[in-house]
Amino acid sequence: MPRRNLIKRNWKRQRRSRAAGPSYLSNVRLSAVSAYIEAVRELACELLDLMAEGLRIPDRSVFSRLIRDGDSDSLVRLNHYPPMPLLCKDKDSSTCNQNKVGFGEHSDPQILTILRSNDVGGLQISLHDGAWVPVTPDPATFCVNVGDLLQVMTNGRFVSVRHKALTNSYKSRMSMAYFAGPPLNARIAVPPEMITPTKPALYKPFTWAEFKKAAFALRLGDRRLGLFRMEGDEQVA
Ligand SMILES: O=C(O)CCC(=O)C(=O)O
Ligand SMILES: [Fe+2]
Repeated sequence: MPRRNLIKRNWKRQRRSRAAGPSYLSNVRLSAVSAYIEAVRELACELLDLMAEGLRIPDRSVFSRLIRDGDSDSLVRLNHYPPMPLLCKDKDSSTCNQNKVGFGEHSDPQILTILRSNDVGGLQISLHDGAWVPVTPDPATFCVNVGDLLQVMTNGRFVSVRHKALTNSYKSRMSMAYFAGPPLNARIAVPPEMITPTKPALYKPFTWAEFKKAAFALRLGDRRLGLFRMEGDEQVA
């Protein structure tokens, strides 16, 4: 479109929004948020279908069905981490020059998280040996976290990732997370195809409401899955 027409069109749009007042603008913002949520939900469902296929589960929508359900308990969280300067009174202190924790160590309790951030780093994930690895920030990329429920439903084949977010000493960090969750009354259990004599079910079935209640009674960093391990299975998560 020629630049002149584009300017005219934008000017017309601005004039219309001014005339329509703040409710026009808030409706535009609201529909942008709804469109974003719909898009990331679709992405989460596609990823879950591919995971089910990769695990050779005949019903490939076994996981995504829980998110497509009209009663799905999914949510979006916006995080803002204001800059936190590195204040160092004692230059020899071991905590000197360390970025402050903005969001403490935890795993996401739902099925899958679709996370994005601005171009300021801070997200770190924990490897099996406990080492923390920074995730390179890229506003054009999604970071996908396996949640606790997916660990249960894949009988431990996919492991919910422990992560935390550090603040930056001079830049503001923003992140936006879509947590794909099932309906509150959904029964969370491993599909029968994934249970074999050598790999029996690791977790007792439970509802998402029961899991949420248990999670809220614990602290952010506590490992909640240990509460649902099969009897006699002494491992913590
Ligand atoms: O800000 C981030 O990158 C992580 C946020 C997060 O882990 C969460 O909201 O659960
Ligand atoms: Fe998280």
